[in-house]
Amino acid sequence: MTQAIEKYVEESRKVLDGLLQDLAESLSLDKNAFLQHFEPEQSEIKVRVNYYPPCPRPDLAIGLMPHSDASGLTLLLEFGATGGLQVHKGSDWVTLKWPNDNTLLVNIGDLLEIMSNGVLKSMWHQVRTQLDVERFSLAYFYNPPPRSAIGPVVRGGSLEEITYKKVVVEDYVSNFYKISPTTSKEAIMYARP
Ligand SMILES: O=C(O)CCC(=O)C(=O)O
Ligand SMILES: [Fe+2]
Repeated sequence: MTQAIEKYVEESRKVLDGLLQDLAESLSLDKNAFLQHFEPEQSEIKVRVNYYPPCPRPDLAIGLMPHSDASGLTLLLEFGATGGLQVHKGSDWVTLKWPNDNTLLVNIGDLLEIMSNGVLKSMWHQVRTQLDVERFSLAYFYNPPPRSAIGPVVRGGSLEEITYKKVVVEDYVSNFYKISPTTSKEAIMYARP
């Protein structure tokens, strides 16, 4: 089990590093503009297994409260069953359909929203419980080193208006958990000038 998780962490990291490069390029930034903050030896990876047991009253019990992730990127895998994960779109909660157990879902986290100066938005999401349905998910949180400072990555004037300021990753994360749960993306206000 430990070996399988270690292998998963290692392989997933390559996928996420590639995605960080693609995202930077899609914003006309240097391809390593985000990735350079995720130092291989010190960047932080946390893996959490979520278990949602069947629930006789899904109308009364939530699986995971609405939140954004205090991460750079989050890689999600679900197994056992589909359904449950909802994203907030407009004023509605939309249930995500996972095509199959081999599908990976990538979430933008608050730290990447800050680094992209708000161009990439972290997702507000929640997990509903389901009647007679047992579900597991694996959430992989990929962060820059806890003691590093991150802020908007500005290159060649492509991101002109600075909306966010520099924050130390571990300070951001500790404030995030101190004020959670919140009813909106309040934690990210910590990174507003
Ligand atoms: O269970 C899921 O699909 C999502 C889990 C999640 O949002 C989290 O662990 O932060
Ligand atoms: Fe999440």
